[in-house]
Amino acid sequence: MLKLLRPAVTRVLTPLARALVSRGVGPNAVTALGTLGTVAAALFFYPQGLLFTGTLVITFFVLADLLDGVMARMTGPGSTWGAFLDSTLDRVGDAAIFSGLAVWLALEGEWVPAAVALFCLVSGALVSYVKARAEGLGMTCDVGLAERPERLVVGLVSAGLSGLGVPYILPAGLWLLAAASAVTIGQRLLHVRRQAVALPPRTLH
Ligand SMILES: CCCCCCCC/C=C\CCCCCCCC(=O)OC[C@H](COP(=O)(O)OP(=O)(O)OC[C@H]1O[C@@H](n2ccc(N)nc2=O)[C@H](O)[C@@H]1O)OC(=O)CCCCCCC/C=C\CCCCCCCC
Ligand SMILES: O=P([O-])([O-])O[C@@H]1[C@@H](O)[C@H](O)[C@@H](O)[C@H](O)[C@@H]1O
Ligand SMILES: [Mg+2]
Ligand SMILES: [Mg+2]
Repeated sequence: MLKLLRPAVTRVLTPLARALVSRGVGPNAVTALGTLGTVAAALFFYPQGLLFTGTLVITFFVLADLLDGVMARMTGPGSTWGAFLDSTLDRVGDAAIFSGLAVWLALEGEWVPAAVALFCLVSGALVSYVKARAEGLGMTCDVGLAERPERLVVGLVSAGLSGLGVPYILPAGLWLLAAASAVTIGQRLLHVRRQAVALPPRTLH
């Protein structure tokens, strides 16, 4: 759903992307720096309970994931290594965000929300894995309620609001995300199954 915003976000980020490219900065550097910043911020601020500051800093760095694609499209057709690096490092950033939240919740003795945060981490990774495996087998899997932008928006907004003192918002956001991720896994499995049953049998090696 949020991917509908991609053209608008691309327009906003284009001047920044052009400035970076003209200074010799490549998309892979932005991908790596965005992940480094996300991981450092999530593991530094969240476990201390600095949820609002952490969310602002993470949001800044996570937007690099949009910027790297704009830069790649600007500089050519995009590279296979860049596409691989982008998807792989996204998993690292997501893991840091949800484990940072889980550590904070566990330190507060909020064991159930901490477990839900870990479920969000694992189910989010599984959502992406199903798509990557389907694409590796020559199918498509561009469907689902909670794709990465939705997962990040729900996770970051609920963490940010919790940091501002809104009660119950973080557990509520995590439960919502856990349910939406589970539904998305189901939607993707069905989508892949429909394509897979129509394909000829695979030769096994
Ligand atoms: C000056 C900065 C201004 C910034 C303005 C922007 C404001 C936008 C704010 C929020 C937007 C939220 C909506 C986001 C819509 C996203 C649409 C979308 O589909 O995004 C997908 C992205 C990136 O996905 P991906 O990495 O797959 O795509 P790319 O475009 O990068 O392209 C990949 C291809 O490019 C090639 N390539 C890439 C890299 C590379 N090195 N080499 C390459 O060759 C290759 O071919 C690739 O295949 O989405 C994301 O996942 C990022 C989502 C960002 C979500 C932001 C969440 C923030 C939300 C809330 C925070 C609230 C904080 C405050 C809380 C307090 C509460 C009051
Ligand atoms: O599968 P999903 O996690 O919702 O979303 C995916 C991203 O997380 C991944 O990093 C990107 O490279 C894929 O193209 C896809 O958009
Ligand atoms: Mg990207
Ligand atoms: Mg990405």
